[in-house]
Amino acid sequence: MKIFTGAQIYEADKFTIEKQQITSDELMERVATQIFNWLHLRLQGAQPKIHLFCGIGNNGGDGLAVARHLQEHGYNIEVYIVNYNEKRTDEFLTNLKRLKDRNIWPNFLTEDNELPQIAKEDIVLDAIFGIGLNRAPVSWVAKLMNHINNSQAFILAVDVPSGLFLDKVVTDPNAIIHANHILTFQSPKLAFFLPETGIYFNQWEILDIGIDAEYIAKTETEFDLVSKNEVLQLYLPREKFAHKGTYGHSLIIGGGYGKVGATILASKGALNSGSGLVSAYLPRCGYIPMQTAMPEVMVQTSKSDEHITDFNFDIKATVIGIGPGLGQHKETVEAFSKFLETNTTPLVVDADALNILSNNKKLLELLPEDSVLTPHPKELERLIGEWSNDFDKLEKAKAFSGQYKCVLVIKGAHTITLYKGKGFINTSGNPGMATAGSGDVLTGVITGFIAQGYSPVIAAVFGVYLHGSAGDLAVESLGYQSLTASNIANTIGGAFIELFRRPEAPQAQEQQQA
Ligand SMILES: NC(=O)C1=CN([C@@H]2O[C@H](COP(=O)(O)OP(=O)(O)OC[C@H]3O[C@@H](n4cnc5c(N)ncnc54)[C@H](OP(=O)(O)O)[C@@H]3O)[C@@H](O)[C@H]2O)[C@@H](O)CC1
Ligand SMILES: Nc1ncnc2c1ncn2[C@@H]1O[C@H](COP(=O)(O)OP(=O)(O)O)[C@@H](O)[C@H]1O
Ligand SMILES: [K+]
Repeated sequence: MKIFTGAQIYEADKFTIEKQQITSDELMERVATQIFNWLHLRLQGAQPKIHLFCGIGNNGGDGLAVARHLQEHGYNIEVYIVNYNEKRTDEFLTNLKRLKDRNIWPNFLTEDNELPQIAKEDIVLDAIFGIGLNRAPVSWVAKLMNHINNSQAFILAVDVPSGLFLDKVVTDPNAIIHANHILTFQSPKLAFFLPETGIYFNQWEILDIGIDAEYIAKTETEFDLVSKNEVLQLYLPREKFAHKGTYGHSLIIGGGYGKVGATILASKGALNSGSGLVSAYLPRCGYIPMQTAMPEVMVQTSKSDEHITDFNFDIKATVIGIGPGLGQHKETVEAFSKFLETNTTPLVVDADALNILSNNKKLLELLPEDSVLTPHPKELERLIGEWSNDFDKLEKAKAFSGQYKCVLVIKGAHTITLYKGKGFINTSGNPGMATAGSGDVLTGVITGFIAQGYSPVIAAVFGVYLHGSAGDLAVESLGYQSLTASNIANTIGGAFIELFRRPEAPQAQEQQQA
């Protein structure tokens, strides 16, 4: 799914209005009807107090239009105009007049008003600012926002939580609505997925307001959201007459004394994601553990007992996943550097292999084109340097992936894969995956996908999704705290099956009940 910028959303709006020959007011009415339906479906006429806080722009206009629908259906509403600006949009004024025509008189809030009482059983509709926010709210508005946040009422944000910028971070955590749920229009917003800006809400949902399909199809975006629908289109089916050679040979390189487990997890990731063959290259101390844990994996060892000292293996790999448990022993660094000088096999680079590259930036130039790098936040910082905020991080990361012609996978709650200036934001996964070794499994999964013939960028995007989806499935029976990297690796098969599971048709359920 495409993630539009603020400018693109306004453009989409305009395009739709012209093409569908509707007015801006009619578009707002679509929005309001959808929000009303959302609420009505859940409330079914129940009478909690609904406080609607409306700004003076079109986000406020949406709020006022929702107020009218709620009133017409007998809901218990209180409407406030947060009067932070003398300017009013036409749509705001139109909807204010419609309310007044129905004898609903909003409370005009200014700096001098007392803060309204909100009980924790109440509902708040947040329509103070939408995507038009372009500077921090003034202090009395921030105070009101803070008051709403502290009310413990359920907060439903219209389009975005008021106070959220689309392209920069919020500096005052009190000057933004902490929403329970966001109903956003047509396209999710980039700020929803970044650690510094995504913390201000629990859930988001898209309302389809009928933005013109032609505009959506023709408009290129910098970021796309990756869910099941997107990865399903990337899936390469297993062929009837295939043999193990058809699906490539993954080689996992890493491991050191006390860290052999990392390579076992990565090998499991590669095997379970479909690699035809998997080999591992380890120091000698890894031989027995690997052979015991993974009978399917072929093993060769480096000369030393405790760490890799040379890259003299006799394995014709389709792709190499390197780094898990590798360590940074001087001999390992030297051997890795020498290996890079002649290597032409595609690489997936993780963990200490990344740290070695960070300490010797010249080595980055030796990476084969389209190598996949999978840093966690600390490894990313070592690679690209410090960033001032999440938006700056994305810019720097994008420049890095362009400079070294690599696929850069920024791991996190929403892992972002960057390639040729475009970002793919993952939607699967959960906090249970913040556990030792889960990144090693991912290295294996991406390696396994490349082995099977997926291009490196698709292997990264698909692999990240599938890895997260395995975590989501496994957490259902294990819970967040007990989820381990081994569980994730063992559930990859389940995640493949889940890809093709269709949601049950509600109609069939009804028939069964009847
Ligand atoms: N296709 C869609 O997506 C549709 C979108 N719709 C809705 O429209 C919303 C966008 O509406 P909007 O452009 O009128 O902006 P909104 O956020 O209401 O802000 C109002 C104005 O406040 C101002 N301002 C900014 N910061 C400020 C500050 N700190 N303190 C004081 N003032 C400040 C700034 O004006 P300025 O003073 O800078 O000239 C700004 O214009 C969108 O989120 C969605 O809800 C739907 O109805 C239709 C379909
Ligand atoms: N809160 C979270 N939500 C979703 N996924 C997460 C979360 N925390 C971590 N992950 C995922 O778990 C993996 C952790 O990788 P990493 O930090 O390299 O672990 P390790 O080094 O122990 O293998 C990444 O794929 C990351 O995206
Ligand atoms: K809002």
